[in-house]
Amino acid sequence: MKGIENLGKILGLVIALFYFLFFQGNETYEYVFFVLVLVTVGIPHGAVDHLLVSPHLTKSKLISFLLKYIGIIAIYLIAWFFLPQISLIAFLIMSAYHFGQSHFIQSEIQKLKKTTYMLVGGFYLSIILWSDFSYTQKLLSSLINIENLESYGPGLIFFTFILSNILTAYNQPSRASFHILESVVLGFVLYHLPLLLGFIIYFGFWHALPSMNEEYRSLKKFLGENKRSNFLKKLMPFTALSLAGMWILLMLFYPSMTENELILLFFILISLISAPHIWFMNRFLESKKA
Ligand SMILES: CC1=C(/C=C/C(C)=C/C=C/C(C)=C/C=C/C=C(C)/C=C/C=C(C)/C=C/C2=C(C)CCCC2(C)C)C(C)(C)CCC1
Repeated sequence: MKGIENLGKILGLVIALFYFLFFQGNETYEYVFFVLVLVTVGIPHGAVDHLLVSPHLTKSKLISFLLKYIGIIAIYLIAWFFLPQISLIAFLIMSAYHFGQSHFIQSEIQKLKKTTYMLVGGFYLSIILWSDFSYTQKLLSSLINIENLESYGPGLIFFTFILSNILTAYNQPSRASFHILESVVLGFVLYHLPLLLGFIIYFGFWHALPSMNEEYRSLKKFLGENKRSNFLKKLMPFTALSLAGMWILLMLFYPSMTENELILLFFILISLISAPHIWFMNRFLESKKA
């Protein structure tokens, strides 16, 4: 299944190439791929979190898992309500760690592991957010004014690029040139894409698909004869539930919010399901390496 990961990355680059060649400035192209990648890999990659705890969950273990999962969502929701700016910063820090971690799913980092994850994820996230800074600023305007952060972008990108590559090279000398090449090529592509398209290509093909591939690999022996179709079936219930929940909430707020506010609300909803997912995924990935 390593092939599917590479295929996904090639597909991501092809979507970007088509944007540069034929669809520059076309918002429909951007939204269509945003929704497609989100629905097919983005959301589903979190939908088997319960099976990562244990592939054969008893009823009581499932209930305890659900209580923890929904409990984390509820606490984070309250935090968004009362401390929105701190919740945003927490979301960015968690995301940087989580994205960085997925670059090392199949390899081990020995020295300064968490710092390496943070710097790798921080590099890609800062490229995405600063590449189209005025739009990022607009989307966040109902929450926070980030106008005076614009000038920090180039420094942050440079700093995270250099340090993440030094740490990666120190930990994995044989893969150093691959990581440098990947960060230069992918960084260049993401920097030139509009915000939402850059985000979804990175999120879908460099994060969600490799994570899902790892989930499949570890659940494979419990999936019976038709492994792939059984895996897809297992992804369905919580994917459908999450999509339906987000859709209903967005539709409820649709009449009273602007387009940018709805996009921000969408990211807040994503942050809510991502918080427990990051926690469970971290336990799953790190316990495999221990
Ligand atoms: C199991 C379960 C479930 C499901 C789950 C799921 C399905 C999950 C998923 C998960 C996921 C799916 C995750 C994700 C993650 C993501 C992330 C981590 C992201 C990040 C992002 C960011 C960071 C952003 C940023 C930005 C932009 C881009 C623009 C605007 C501005 C801002 C800054 C916001 C439920 C709940 C039903 C129930 C219980 C159990």
